[in-house]
Amino acid sequence: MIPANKIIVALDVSDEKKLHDLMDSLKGHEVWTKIGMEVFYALGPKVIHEAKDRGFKVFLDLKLHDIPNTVGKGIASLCKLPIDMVNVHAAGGSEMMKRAAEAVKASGHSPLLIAVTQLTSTTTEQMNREQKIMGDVKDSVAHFAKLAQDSGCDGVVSSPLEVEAIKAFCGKRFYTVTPGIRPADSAANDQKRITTPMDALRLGTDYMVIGRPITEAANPREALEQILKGQ
Ligand SMILES: O=C(O)c1cc(=O)[nH]c(=O)n1[C@@H]1O[C@H](COP(=O)(O)O)[C@@H](O)[C@H]1O
Repeated sequence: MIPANKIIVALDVSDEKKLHDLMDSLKGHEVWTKIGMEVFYALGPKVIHEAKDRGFKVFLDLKLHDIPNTVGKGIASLCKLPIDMVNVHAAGGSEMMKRAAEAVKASGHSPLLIAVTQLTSTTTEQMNREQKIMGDVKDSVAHFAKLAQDSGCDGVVSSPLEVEAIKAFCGKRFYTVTPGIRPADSAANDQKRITTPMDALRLGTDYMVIGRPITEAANPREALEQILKGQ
């Protein structure tokens, strides 16, 4: 069994009716919802209120990555919305993350500030070749996690495969938020560093982000309930 409050459902749609149908199909379960670029850019901030009105906690996933001043002020604006979690890219650097953390603190309602380490669509080989970061992706994730922690973030996004390394490096109370979750019979799509929901739980993740295996299922509620049962 997987506790529902560990699951964040990524509502990656741009059609308003589809969004409302999805939210309604999840109602009654204590899952979080994730508002990402696709839905936020298409429909705007009102979708956050719509998720909150239905009783869901909201992770606003816009992955800010810019100069420190722009990110600090951007986060300050986002913190006016009733969000429970927000994120930036750790690759933006320590000064940028510090400005984001200061903005969260100054907002008064303090959503969790989470930094993306290496996207779950990135392999070690790709990271070596394209980013010119040598070594294993797990080491880069652990490095960015420590940088994020030292800069005032509450946790990081990684794949479940790096959770143990992050907890060893940053301590158990530093949050891990893990996409790259695929039930055994699901297509990987563009995700590369993946585990099943049960393996993510065993590896000690705090929150698992799941999108298409639920949102593209013929019956999203049933798909969620299968995952909750550990199937
Ligand atoms: O920050 C994220 O949420 C994120 C980071 C990452 O490294 N990988 C990743 O997949 N995500 C998000 O998690 C969700 C995963 O969706 P599915 O691949 O459909 O399960 C998407 O909304 C991604 O934008």
